[in-house]
Amino acid sequence: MSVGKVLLVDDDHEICQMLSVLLGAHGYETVEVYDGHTALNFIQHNWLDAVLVDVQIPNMSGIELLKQVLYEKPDLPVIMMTGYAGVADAVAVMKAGAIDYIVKPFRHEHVIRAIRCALQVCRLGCPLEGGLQVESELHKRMGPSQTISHLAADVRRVAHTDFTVVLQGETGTGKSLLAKVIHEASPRAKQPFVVMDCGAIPETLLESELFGYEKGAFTGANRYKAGQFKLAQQGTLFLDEIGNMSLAFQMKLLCVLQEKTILPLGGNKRLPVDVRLLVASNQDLSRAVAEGTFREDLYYRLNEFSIYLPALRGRSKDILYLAENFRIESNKDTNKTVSGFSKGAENLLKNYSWPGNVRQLRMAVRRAILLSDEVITEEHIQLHSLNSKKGEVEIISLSGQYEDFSLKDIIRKNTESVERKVLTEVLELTQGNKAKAARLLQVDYKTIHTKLKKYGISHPCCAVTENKTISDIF
Ligand SMILES: Nc1ncnc2c1ncn2[C@@H]1O[C@H](COP(=O)(O)OP(=O)(O)OP(=O)(O)O)[C@@H](O)[C@H]1O
Repeated sequence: MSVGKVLLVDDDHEICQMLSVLLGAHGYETVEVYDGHTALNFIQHNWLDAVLVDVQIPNMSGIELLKQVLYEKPDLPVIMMTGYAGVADAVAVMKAGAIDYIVKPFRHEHVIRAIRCALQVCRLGCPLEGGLQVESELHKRMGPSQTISHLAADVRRVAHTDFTVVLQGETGTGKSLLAKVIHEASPRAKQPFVVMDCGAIPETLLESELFGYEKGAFTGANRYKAGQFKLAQQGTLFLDEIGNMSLAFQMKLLCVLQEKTILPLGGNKRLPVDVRLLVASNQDLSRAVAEGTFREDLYYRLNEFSIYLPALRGRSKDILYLAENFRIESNKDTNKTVSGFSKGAENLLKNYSWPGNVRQLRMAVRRAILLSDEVITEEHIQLHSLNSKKGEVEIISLSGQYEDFSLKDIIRKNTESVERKVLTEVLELTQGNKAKAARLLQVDYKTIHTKLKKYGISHPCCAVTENKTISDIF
């Protein structure tokens, strides 16, 4: 993980390269640009920790760029580079709002000191355990928008505590990713981070998975097996899809949380556990409590702090930022050199409702990379079965949200081929997680299972869970 991301702006390519090598050696990530307009565009659409700008750059002066940056991003520290002959510039740049300046030719230690100080000044007020700068890290991973800054403020507030946190938000908004960031920013950062998807594990296996089992606990248990609580000892346990647990199992979890001990299956001695718990759900847990499917006492025990992850729709800056990241990632994965998005494609991405959120955006960009050779245009972005096209089911127009329509409605309105298409798409969205797919379509697990079998639909990830025997899972 880099210690900070710095934009270098100078039309002298050699200086940029030298700075990249120098800063890279001190753990910084750098991006080089050679003129004012490109720099401004980059700053508007990306998260950065600092900018290093020469006073003389093509198509606008360094000071003009500085002023624009201060207007757009007042908290972003800008360090100016001036020549010997232009020491008078130094006074001007400081007056204009630069956080520091360095004079060319510069000594390496001066550059590093200036960057370090700039970052410290701007990060003051948010010191974190574990060395992770939450705000910077979240912007880097989730996008440059104000919404992410608010999210970072919540994470900063709770990360250093041992509070249990409930992460709620639509599917694919990044709840798992956020759980990892909370762990990384906590005093437990160097201890294990263990993830358990309660939606992917059959209820009958939950107990042994979470609490472990003793040798001889059941046929085939020929050795002791530690559960996820034990594996997360002194670290963090992230329980995804907590709303999926039966009421009976919720009671067992409540006991563990109250007593801070676990009882492995077949064991007769409770073992102490020291684990920080994070849980996630894409259902509204308070509604589940009202409906009687989630225990109220467990809800209050878990809900020491809650964070709501915003949906992707409407966050146009984040959409384009993430799409760009996924373009770079997919280019690498496929050995392609697709250079960017056309204006039309950008508009399509910004205006789509993204019911599957970041997960869906990532898949759409990956597909587009496969279909495109130079630039991604609207034609390459396939939102087909989730979008309304002539003759196809208008899933989005039904409500704009996956959760709000049921498979029954779709069946009534459409043919079997549409049903097949919807199932394939939802299974892809949930990365083969059938329990999640069932919830999204508001049908029970058995129905999904039967339908998938009927249409012969499978997903690579399904095969893994499907073919698992008890001993595989253990
Ligand atoms: N900020 C992000 N950057 C890169 N990929 C992301 C980001 N957020 C989400 N993803 C992608 O979307 C997928 C879903 O993310 P994640 O599992 O964190 O979401 P979630 O809210 O927990 O979803 P669910 O409720 O369906 O479990 C991930 O596999 C990842 O590929």
